[in-house]
Amino acid sequence: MGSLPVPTTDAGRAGLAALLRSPERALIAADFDGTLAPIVPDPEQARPHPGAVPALAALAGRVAAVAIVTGRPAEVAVRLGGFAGHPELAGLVVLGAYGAERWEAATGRLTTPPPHAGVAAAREELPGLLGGSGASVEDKGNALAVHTRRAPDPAGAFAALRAPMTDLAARHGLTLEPGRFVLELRPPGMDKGAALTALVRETGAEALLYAGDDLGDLAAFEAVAGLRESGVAGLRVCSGSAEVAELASAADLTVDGPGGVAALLTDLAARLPPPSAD
Ligand SMILES: O=P(O)(O)OC[C@H]1O[C@H](O[C@H]2O[C@H](CO)[C@@H](O)[C@H](O)[C@H]2O)[C@H](O)[C@@H](O)[C@@H]1O
Repeated sequence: MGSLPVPTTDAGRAGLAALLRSPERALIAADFDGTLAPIVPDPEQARPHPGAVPALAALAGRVAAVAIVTGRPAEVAVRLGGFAGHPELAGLVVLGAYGAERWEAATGRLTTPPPHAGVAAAREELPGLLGGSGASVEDKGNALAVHTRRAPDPAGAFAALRAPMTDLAARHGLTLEPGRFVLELRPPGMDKGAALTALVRETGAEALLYAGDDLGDLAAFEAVAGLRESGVAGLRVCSGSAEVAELASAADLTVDGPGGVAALLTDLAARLPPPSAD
C-alpha cells in the first residue's frame, strides 16, 4: 500500500480527512478521458488505465457512491470503460454529455435528453468549415467534437478553428466546449458542476473527491468550492498533464495523469474499512 499524497490546500486536507473519517457518507467522482483513461490519438481507442476500474470497484463497497462525470455520451463511456456487468460496480452512476445523460449500473437504465436541433444544423455546416485543417469529427449524436490532435499542426488547427466554431455555435444556440485539442459543439444548459452538485444532493454525501484533467472539469472544481460553503467537504484532484495548466492551479492535489489517479484511488480504498459481509 502506497502512502497517500498530502493535498496542498487546507480545504483539500480537510476534504481528505472527512472522506477517511466517514467514507460511508462520501462520493467519489471522476472524469473519464485523461483522468481514468490515458489520452490516445483516436478517441474510439481510449480505455481505462489498468488500475482504474479495480480501484473504483474497491472503493464502491466502501463509500456511499461512485460516479463517472464525462463529456462522452454515457453509453460510450460505459462501453469504453467496461463498466457494465461488473458486480462490484453495481452502484455506479455514469453522468454523460456533461451531465445531460445518465446511466445506472444497478438497472442498466439510460436517460438521454431530446436531440437539439442546432446540432443537426451544425453537422451540415461543419465539413465546409473544417476545410483542409486536418481536424476529425467525433459525432456524438447530440454533440459534435472536432479533434485536432491528429492534424499535421494540432495547436495551429485548434487556434484557427476556434473563432469560426464559436460563431457556428452561437448561430445554432450551442455551447462551444474547448478541451485538449478538441472543440466541441454541444447543447447548452448543463455542465459538470451542476451535475456533480445534483448528485451530491441526491446521495446526501457529506464529503466528496472529484478528479479531472481538462477545462470542462473546471465547472466541477467550482462546484466543489460551492459545496464546501454549504458544509460538504471536498477534495479536488487534478490528473496532471503538460497540456492543461488551468486545472492544476485550481486543484488541491495534482497527481501524474491517469496512472497517478489510479494509484491514489487504490491507496485510498486500501485505507477504508472493507465492505461488510451482509
Ligand atoms: O469529460 P471527459 O471524459 O474528459 O471527455 C472529454 C472529451 O474527451 C475525449 O477527447 C479527449 O480524449 C481523446 C482520447 O484520449 C483524445 O484523442 C482527445 O484529444 C481528447 O480531447 C472525447 O473524445 C471527447 O468526446 C470528450 O468530450
